[in-house]
Amino acid sequence: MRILILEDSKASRVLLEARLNKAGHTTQSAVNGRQGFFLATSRQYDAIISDLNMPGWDGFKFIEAMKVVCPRIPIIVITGSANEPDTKERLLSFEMVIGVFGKPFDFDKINVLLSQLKGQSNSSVSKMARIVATIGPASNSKEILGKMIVAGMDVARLNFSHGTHEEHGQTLANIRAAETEWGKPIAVLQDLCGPKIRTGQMEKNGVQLTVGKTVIIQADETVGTASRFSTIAPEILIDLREGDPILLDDGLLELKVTKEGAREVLCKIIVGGILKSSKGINLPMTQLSLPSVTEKDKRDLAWGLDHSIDYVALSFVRSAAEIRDIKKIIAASGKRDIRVIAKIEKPEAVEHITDIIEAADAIMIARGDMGIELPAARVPRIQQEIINLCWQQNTPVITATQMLDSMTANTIPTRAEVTDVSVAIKEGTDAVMLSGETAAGKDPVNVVRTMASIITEEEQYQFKDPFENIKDDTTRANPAITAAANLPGVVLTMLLDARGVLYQQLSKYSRNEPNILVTRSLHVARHSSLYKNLVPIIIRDDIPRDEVVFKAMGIAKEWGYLKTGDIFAVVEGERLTQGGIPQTGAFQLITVS
Ligand SMILES: Nc1ncnc2c1ncn2[C@@H]1O[C@H](COP(=O)(O)OP(=O)(O)OP(=O)(O)O)[C@@H](O)[C@H]1O
Ligand SMILES: CC(=O)C(=O)O
Repeated sequence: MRILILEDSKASRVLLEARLNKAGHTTQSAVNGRQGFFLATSRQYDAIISDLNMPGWDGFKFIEAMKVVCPRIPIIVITGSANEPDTKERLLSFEMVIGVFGKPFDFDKINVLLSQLKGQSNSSVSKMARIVATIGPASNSKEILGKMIVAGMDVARLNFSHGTHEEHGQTLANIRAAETEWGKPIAVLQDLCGPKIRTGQMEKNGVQLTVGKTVIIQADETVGTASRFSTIAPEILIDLREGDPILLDDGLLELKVTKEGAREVLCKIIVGGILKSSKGINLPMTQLSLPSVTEKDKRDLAWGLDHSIDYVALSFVRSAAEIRDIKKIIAASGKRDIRVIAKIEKPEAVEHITDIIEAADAIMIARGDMGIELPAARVPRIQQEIINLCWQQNTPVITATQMLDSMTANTIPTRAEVTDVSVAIKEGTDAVMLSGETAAGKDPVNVVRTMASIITEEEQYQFKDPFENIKDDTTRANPAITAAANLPGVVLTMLLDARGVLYQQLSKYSRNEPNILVTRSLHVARHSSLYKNLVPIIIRDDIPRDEVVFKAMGIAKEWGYLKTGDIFAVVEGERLTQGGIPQTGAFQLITVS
């Protein structure tokens, strides 16, 4: 059997390894819970033997984390506290714990227990591509957020189309608490609703719109019925022209304007169904005069600037100028370095995509509204083209919407959804996004775990660089980074990025393996959570450069990214060396000892 041992005492570890190997098992060892978790989730084991009292993550924290990602892996605990009834009872309350033994251990008893186990094929869950999860009522508690982080969430999205500032403030505090508890930097993405037009309040749980009948959309706020309803953006009414189509609830229902009017518009129901409160209204044929950053967006952004937000996403972007405008507002506030994500969902955005990617810090392919604003059949091709362009311009890209939609209600995804996620990974997306599945679904942790397992599976086969055949201009890159990326025999690059200016390039050129970003800044570490192949290590100590490298190497080794004998490249950008030489870039090769 393949057995993972977690034990901080060297003497016990060596003894256990020797006995297990002699009995025909293969073993691997970790010295604490966190290292054990990295190993357990990146390789396949049939069973785990763990100590309880270890530095950093102890046995309980390790078991709790494993319960989230591999709830069926058998764990045997060996502890000096085996005779304390509370401890034993607590351990055995975990279904995965199949035995608790005291120290010194009786190996024969352990071996009997092992011989009763069937060989497992627990799927590993270490992944590179990032998971953005929308947080809502189903997922905003600290406990669920912690489990989602353990299961593989990297970025938490707060959708400002819903909820109050107070609610988002509470959710943010919970995200930050869970982030600290599990020791993984999490980027928080504030999604501004932009000129998203929605229905107003509807009576009961929605109203039935029947094909062929007429319905009025009115400017004055009202509780909607089957014959008239209002919208949160009454200013659209003057833009509507006779014959314009109106799509409701992500295109599920359709109306057609039959009589124009500034205060009310008469429509014929073309496709009927139930219409609920706050559902999206899309007007693909109407020239709208709404501004792309609304007054609500400005108030929401002001809130973001006062809170620990890392990315702000702008909806319904039409041109690069809108991105530059919002960047100006952020810079003028002098408050924090929030990065701007352009959501691509309008035909105008697709048309100006190169300029928008140039202006934005990241891109979201917002397939929900895109599939209404444009023919849905064009979405897959647009998705692939945007992913390619983003790679060319060093910009991380999120593929969003309906990826595991059926899991909002079900415990397993459809095969088509599994394929959708793996295609996006194959195409080279940095991140995949969950919306209602995690905001309002029945089991957000299970959804994140499922998405992580699909990513891991696909990444095992990704030997081929999806961008291999795209022409690229390397003259704008730091030569130290491109050189390190092309060195044979080097397992990864470690970037010392004091000013946080080179990691985008590192992400671009070393696409197929995780690379280490060494930074002093938690903020940079959180930003890097959107790049699929960067692993941030925060080192704040004022120690000489070589000691920084040594310390980072130790951590990378503990986390399973490096092992003894591996060669890795350390890369630096521009700086003045201690000898006063203005250095453009440098790299150094180190063999892990
Ligand atoms: N902060 C929140 N408070 C309450 N409900 C929320 C919150 N965030 C999301 N939800 C619920 O989860 C559902 C799905 O979330 P999602 O972010 O996909 O919103 P959406 O309105 O469907 O889409 P869009 O991205 O176009 O705004 C929402 O329709 C809403 O019911
Ligand atoms: C994410 C989003 O807003 C969309 O897909 O429309």
